[in-house]
Amino acid sequence: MIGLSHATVRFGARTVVDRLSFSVPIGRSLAILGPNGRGKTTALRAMLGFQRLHAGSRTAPSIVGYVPQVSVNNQRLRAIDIAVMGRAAHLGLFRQPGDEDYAVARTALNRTGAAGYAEQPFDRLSGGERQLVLLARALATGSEVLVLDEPAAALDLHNQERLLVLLESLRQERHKAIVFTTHDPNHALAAADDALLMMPDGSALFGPVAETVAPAHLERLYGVPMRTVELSGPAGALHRAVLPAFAGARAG
Ligand SMILES: Nc1ncnc2c1ncn2[C@@H]1O[C@H](COP(=O)(O)OP(=O)(O)OP(=O)(O)O)[C@@H](O)[C@H]1O
Repeated sequence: MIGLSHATVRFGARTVVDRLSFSVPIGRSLAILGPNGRGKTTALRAMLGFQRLHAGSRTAPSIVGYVPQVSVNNQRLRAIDIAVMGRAAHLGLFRQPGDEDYAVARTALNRTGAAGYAEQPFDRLSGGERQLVLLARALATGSEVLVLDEPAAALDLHNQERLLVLLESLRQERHKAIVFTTHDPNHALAAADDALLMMPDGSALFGPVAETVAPAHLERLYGVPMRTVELSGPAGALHRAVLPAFAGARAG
């Protein structure tokens, strides 16, 4: 289980997270949505203990698979070396990763679609490729909790689909608690049980995606008119999607 209880974070006079409560048990996935600068990353960092709480409390296990939004790496490490770092918590202080750790890391790179550049220097990879390697590092921890900060941000449409299929398969296995932030409400519909909408007025709405990821709430969230559409998915079945009313306006 991971979450916050009545958590408050302030930067100077500004309250960015205001008495926020939510919890994600093992077996459930939560998508966090909100406008730029609203406090999504701050809430994740607070949950993980990287950001001091002014009030309230947090719950998190000692090992979490975490993919931060921005990662800078100046060392000439290969992608596989980055992925195997996920094993660090399982190693003693001076123990080097062994064959088994590399096998776990390679399986994780396979799962995220990054196996093809396992041997390449991480700092020469594109932003999207790095994202998939960092996701593999998070999986390689074997933690029952994954926290992903905008995992789709740098990904092309093919890799967004790959990510969503991966998140959805992890969700259906029900072995992990998963928290991810996103700017695309359809990613919440595709891969989350619940959504937390961090509203611009400082309030928050938490609940099942079927109730929260709906045009009326999203209009309040983003200040943009939203519409529900029905689309046939890859297997032909109809899926609900939400789009801003400006989508395709010129083409229409
Ligand atoms: N260490 C800090 N000191 C001062 N202000 C900070 C600090 N960290 C974040 N902030 C501010 O807190 C606000 C929330 O930032 P945060 O990164 O949590 O937003 P976000 O919802 O994740 O945004 P985005 O969608 O743009 O990634 C921003 O205005 C940011 O400038």
